[in-house]
Amino acid sequence: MTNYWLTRYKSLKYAMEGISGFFKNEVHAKLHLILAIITLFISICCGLTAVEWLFIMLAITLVIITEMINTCIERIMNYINKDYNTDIKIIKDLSAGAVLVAAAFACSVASVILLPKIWDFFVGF
Ligand SMILES: Nc1ncnc2c1ncn2[C@@H]1O[C@H](COP(=O)(O)OP(=O)(O)OP(=O)(O)O)[C@@H](O)[C@H]1O
Repeated sequence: MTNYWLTRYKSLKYAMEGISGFFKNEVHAKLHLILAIITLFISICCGLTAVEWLFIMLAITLVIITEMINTCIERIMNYINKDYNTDIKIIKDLSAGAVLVAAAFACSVASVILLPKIWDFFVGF
């Protein structure tokens, strides 16, 4: 393997370690993963169109990415300063707010795409 491809392989390996560590060690990550799996299962059962799939995948990806960045920011802040600091409060709250915005988007997507199909399924019986 050339030096270039070895470096690329190592970068990919470290990124995968970051992702697996995130889902293993972070409580919120596990919750998001369980909700994502449930959403994907319901989506498969409902039979979505390509555009609907794109929105569902976008919503899941946004929540997971924002939670990963939020976790990074929390860790950096805890590393920098463990004592109470008003700037750290603003930074952590903003970062948590980003996850909330992504989660609200995910709920809207699920309500628009999945709820009518689930409703039709039960009313159809
Ligand atoms: N050093 C600090 N200075 C000021 N406020 C802080 C500080 N650390 C935490 N906070 C406040 O407490 C809240 C919770 O912080 P914390 O770091 O425990 O995150 P969390 O949302 O509980 O995430 P997790 O459960 O993953 O640790 C922050 O959003 C912030 O409002």
